[in-house]
Order: sequence, then C-alpha cells, then structure tokens
Amino acid sequence: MNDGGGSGRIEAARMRQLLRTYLVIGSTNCCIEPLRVLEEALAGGVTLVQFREKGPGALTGAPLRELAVQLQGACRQRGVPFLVNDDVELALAIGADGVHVGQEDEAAVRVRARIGDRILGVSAHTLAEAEAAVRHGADYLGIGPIYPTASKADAKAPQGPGILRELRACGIALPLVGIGGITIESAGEIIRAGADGIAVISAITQAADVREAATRFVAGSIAESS
Ligand SMILES: Cc1ncc(COP(=O)(O)OP(=O)(O)O)c(N)n1
Ligand SMILES: Cc1nc(C(=O)O)sc1CCOP(=O)(O)O
Ligand SMILES: [Mg+2]
Repeated sequence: MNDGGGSGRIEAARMRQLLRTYLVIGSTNCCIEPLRVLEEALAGGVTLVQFREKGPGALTGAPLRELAVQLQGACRQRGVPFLVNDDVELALAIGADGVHVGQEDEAAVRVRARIGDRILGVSAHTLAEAEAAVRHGADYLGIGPIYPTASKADAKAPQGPGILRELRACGIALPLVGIGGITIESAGEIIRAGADGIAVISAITQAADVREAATRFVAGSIAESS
C-alpha cells in the first residue's frame, strides 16, 4: 500500500479521507469470526482499519500474529490501510501501514523514529497532549472518549464533541478523528464539531448487519464532509 508505506509521509488531505469511517477491531469485539466481520465492514466501505486486540480473552503470540495477517490480507484486497494498535513490533513484523499509540504507550517520538513514513496515530485528551503529538510526528490524533464507551475498560471521562471544537479553536490543524461511544445518530455532530471522521468499534462490529451499519456510517460521513 502506498499510504505512508514508502513514498514519504502521508499528506494531510489523504489522511482526512482515510479517517472518515475508521473501524477499530479485535477478536474480543466480535460475536462471530473477526475476518467475516471485517470483510462485511470493508464491503460497507470503511476507509481505515486498526487492529486492536485487547481485553479479556485477547489473543497473544502466534494466534495474535495469525489473526493480524489474516485481517491485513482482507484490507489489502480492498486497498484499505491497516494499522496496528500499541504493538510496534507486530506492525513492523507484518509490514502494517501504520501504528496507533496512546499516552501510556511507547512515546510517539520514538515510534515515529521506528516506523519511518508509515502512518502514526496518537491519542490525545488535552490541548497540551495534542500539541506534543503534533511536534512528535503524528499524522492524525484520536480524540476521546467523546461519549461513554463499554469497549475500553480504562477509558477516561467522556468529553463530548466540545473537545473537538476547542482543539480546532486553539489551532490544532492536524487530521482529527473522534472515538468513544459513537453511533450512526451521533456521527454527524462529531464531524460538525471539527473531526475529519469517526472511529468506531461496537456500533459496527456488534451490529446485527455489519455491512449495513458500515454503509450508513460511510454515507453519513461523506454527507457531512462535503
Ligand atoms: C483512533 C483511536 N483513537 C484512540 C485510541 C485509544 O488509544 P489508547 O489511548 O492507547 O488506548 P488503547 O486503544 O490502546 O486501549 C485508539 N485505539 N484509536
Ligand atoms: C479504543 C477506544 N479509545 C477510546 C479513547 O477514548 O481513546 S474509546 C475507545 C473504544 C471505542 O469503542 P466504541 O466505539 O465501541 O465505543
Ligand atoms: Mg494504546
């Protein structure tokens, strides 16, 4: 894939497109086989994928890597970039398109040095964290939780969409994605508040019809962005 994988850092305009409908997925979020969930979400048009294998029952070792490679293959078939959460070793080992790290993970500046031009996403909860992530080479910021979430046991207090407006008002121009408790109904207000897109786990992975849910998020984010 060409997005940040060998032809220089990804351009902000391209990054903004990729963030429109960003699926975060791991086996612990899925009620059926993760590959099937991902394939349905890709068929629905998700624009970026993050492999996040966390929580009770999360895979480790060889099965973790096997699942990562399997999911990456599905993304490659659709031309959708595949990022790995937290695990820089794994990302490099499988040739992922990028990495997402938070404030408690390996420092963004070190991750940037290790991954070269691959995509680097960094979580930020405050203006100071956002400014530091910009300096340290992030390509985009994940801002959350916007609403209460059951998908992250150690999530901070929900901030509401206002945090996005504040960051924009204070001059943060980097591509931003909102995350945490986002539904099809709330996606629009997040983009109107200043995000380039929405990142979602449960509203897609646990939808009765994954493809339809993804399609509705995609249609909503295109309508809000244009
Ligand atoms: C797009 C996006 N934004 C934020 C996060 C959260 O990252 P982090 O704070 O490191 O928490 P974990 O996901 O590692 O539990 C994310 N993963 N993706
Ligand atoms: C992975 C993650 N990070 C968050 C943050 O606030 O940084 S909230 C979150 C979980 C998002 O899952 P759902 O869409 O099911 O609420
Ligand atoms: Mg993390």
